[in-house]
Amino acid sequence: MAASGPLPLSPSLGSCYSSQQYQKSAIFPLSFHRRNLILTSRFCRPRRIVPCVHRPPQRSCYGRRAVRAAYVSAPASEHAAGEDNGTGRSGETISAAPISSSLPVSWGVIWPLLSQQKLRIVLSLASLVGCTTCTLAMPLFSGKFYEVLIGRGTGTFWKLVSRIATLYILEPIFTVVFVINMTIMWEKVMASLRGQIFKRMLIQKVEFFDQYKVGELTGLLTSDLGSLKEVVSENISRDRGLRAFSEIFGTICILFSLSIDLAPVLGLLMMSVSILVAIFKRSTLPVFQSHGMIEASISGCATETFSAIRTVRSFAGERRQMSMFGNLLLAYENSGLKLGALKSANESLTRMVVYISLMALYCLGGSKVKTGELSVGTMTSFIGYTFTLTFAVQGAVNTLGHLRGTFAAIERINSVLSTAEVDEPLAYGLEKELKLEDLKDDRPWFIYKDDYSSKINAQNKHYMYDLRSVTNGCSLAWSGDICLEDVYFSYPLRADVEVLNGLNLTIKCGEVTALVGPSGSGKSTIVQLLARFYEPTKGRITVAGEDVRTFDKREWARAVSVVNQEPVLFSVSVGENIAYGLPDKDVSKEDIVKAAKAANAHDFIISLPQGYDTQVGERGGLLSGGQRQRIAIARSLLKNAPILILDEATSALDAVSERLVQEALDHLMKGRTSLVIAHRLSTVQNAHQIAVCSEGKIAELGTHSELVTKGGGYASLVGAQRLAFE
Ligand SMILES: Nc1ncnc2c1ncn2[C@@H]1O[C@H](COP(=O)(O)OP(=O)(O)OP(=O)(O)O)[C@@H](O)[C@H]1O
Repeated sequence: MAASGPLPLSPSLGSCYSSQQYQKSAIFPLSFHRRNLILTSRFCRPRRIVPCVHRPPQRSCYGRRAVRAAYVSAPASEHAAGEDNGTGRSGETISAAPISSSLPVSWGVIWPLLSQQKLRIVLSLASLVGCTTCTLAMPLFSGKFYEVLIGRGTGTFWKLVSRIATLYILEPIFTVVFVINMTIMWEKVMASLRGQIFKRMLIQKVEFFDQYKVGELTGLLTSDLGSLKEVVSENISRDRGLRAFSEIFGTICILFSLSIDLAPVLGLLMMSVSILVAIFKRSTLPVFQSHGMIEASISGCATETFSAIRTVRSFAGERRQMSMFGNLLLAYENSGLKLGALKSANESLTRMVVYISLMALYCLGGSKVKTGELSVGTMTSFIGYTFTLTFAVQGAVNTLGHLRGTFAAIERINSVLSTAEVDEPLAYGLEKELKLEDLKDDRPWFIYKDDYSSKINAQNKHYMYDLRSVTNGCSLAWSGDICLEDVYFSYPLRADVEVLNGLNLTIKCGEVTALVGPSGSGKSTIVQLLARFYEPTKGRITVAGEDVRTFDKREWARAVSVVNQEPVLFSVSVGENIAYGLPDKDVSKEDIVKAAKAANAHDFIISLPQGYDTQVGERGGLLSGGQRQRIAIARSLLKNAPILILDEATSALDAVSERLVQEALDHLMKGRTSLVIAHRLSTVQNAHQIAVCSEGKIAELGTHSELVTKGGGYASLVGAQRLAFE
């Protein structure tokens, strides 16, 4: 069979739909499902999924060429035992140690990003010194000003005023330079960090997405990383963050240089405030955490309600949703009140300490002024510094409080991602492509490059050359059968339940194989394995005799196209959804129209208000099921993959839509290796072969007439459907 498909691409014309265009306009539906507090504790102790190791290459007992060094993931137990996989196969032990799981947010990750901004760091620090010096010089000049007013000072009045004016001009200038540089530097660091974490999530194994809810993951990217971003954005004003700490340090130094007697009074103030801060920190930590968790639950409840609005409506569930939301609001209110009470107690305590210190200063300092030991100017400066110190200490307390929340957020991100397992055959494929590709300037390059990815590359370098087969996955798939050889499988999150038990099936090249069987027998699981969302626990899947695990997953993804019952469209235009068939290419409008015509979708698309530019809504909700299905088929036509999997692709459609979609599918199946799953047996009776799946195995295999004649499980299924029809 030729490697070319029925839909060759024509050169890009003026009007095209690109992945960049798609990225710009895509508004991904985000849902947030942190429903209760227990969920957040899951963040801290994520469930350990079955660990992954790279299994050695295997020699086939079926007499085919052995894979030299397959890139294989399998459960640790199997690897550790060093045994064959139950099929009599064994192999040389070329394996790579798992990539050490590094923390996604750590100083080791942030520092390389910061070090790209050296000039800005220097500018920020220089301007910080500048504005702090100006701020700290002000009380000193106020003291001198009073001295001059009462006729005891040295300089002239106007000279002093002009110096004070210079300070007032310089301080805001330094502040602007400081704020601008800090902001730009941190924005760049955060953009890179967020991009890296998004990428790291994207390359996790599929079970990672089974384990965590979408809302939990988006929460890490938005609110938790947002908290890290605020470390700078919320702490660059005066009396916050670095400025507060530098003012505290500078003030104490100046006070000691002004009067060694009075400085300890303010030192006492500092000590008292610090102790109070420590007590505050300890006492508010649980309240602070639970407040944050309830806030996340509120968001999760609202997201879940609105994303399932049709289900809520159809069950008249509004009252229940309102009551759930209301209970969360009450809990939020209660924790907010507790938090407020603790904050106000701390605030008053801090003020009381300041007032006590000021009183001590008035008494002690005042008496020293009276006896002539201290000048009025110095006393005035001391009062000014007391306020500077007060505000700076309070700002520092706020910053520390904020940092506490940030550390909790970082801990959440790290605990989720550092224990999760990267899908290495996917990560490797991605890195390889990015390396080959000339990343253009206009691309957000920082999202592609990170330290973790280079680790993946370095790790895999020594044996990745073996990963390549003689030819690429797609061309093999155009010409060879696909075999599931003694495949065993259990889902990682339910490792004790064996869904497939030694399943054998050959899907013939260029032919249609139908998969039927009772619900729960494992049909969709076979699809997931063929698409390599998961890997078999035992056994293997081959294409033209080659273990599919020898292809990186991006390469394999181009060989397989899946159309299922509920195709997911992105909330962009119809044209962009079809163009997603080739997500990394600029697809011409001509090709999109061609694919749409072949998928019986063109007529309805041009009748839409903006034709191919019509927005399809969230998950394609503004289109009918049949229309969504035909767009998905057009997308697959454009993708032009040699292997096609139709998982109940027409089961949700009415008779008219089904006919249109079936015609489109017939077109799509032409010349491809197709696996069709259907409950309605009438849709598969013309398949070249029908496999009956039962209890994780293929129980019967043959053509429709052979199986009916055989009088086994298939024949009774046919009989049952006939009866139901009559
Ligand atoms: N992600 C998952 N994690 C854990 N178990 C799963 C997962 N997906 C499916 N299962 C379980 O695997 C078994 C087989 O499911 P599968 O979806 O393959 O059946 P099926 O034959 O396609 O059923 P149907 O015809 O109803 O779609 C079921 O018991 C199901 O509960």
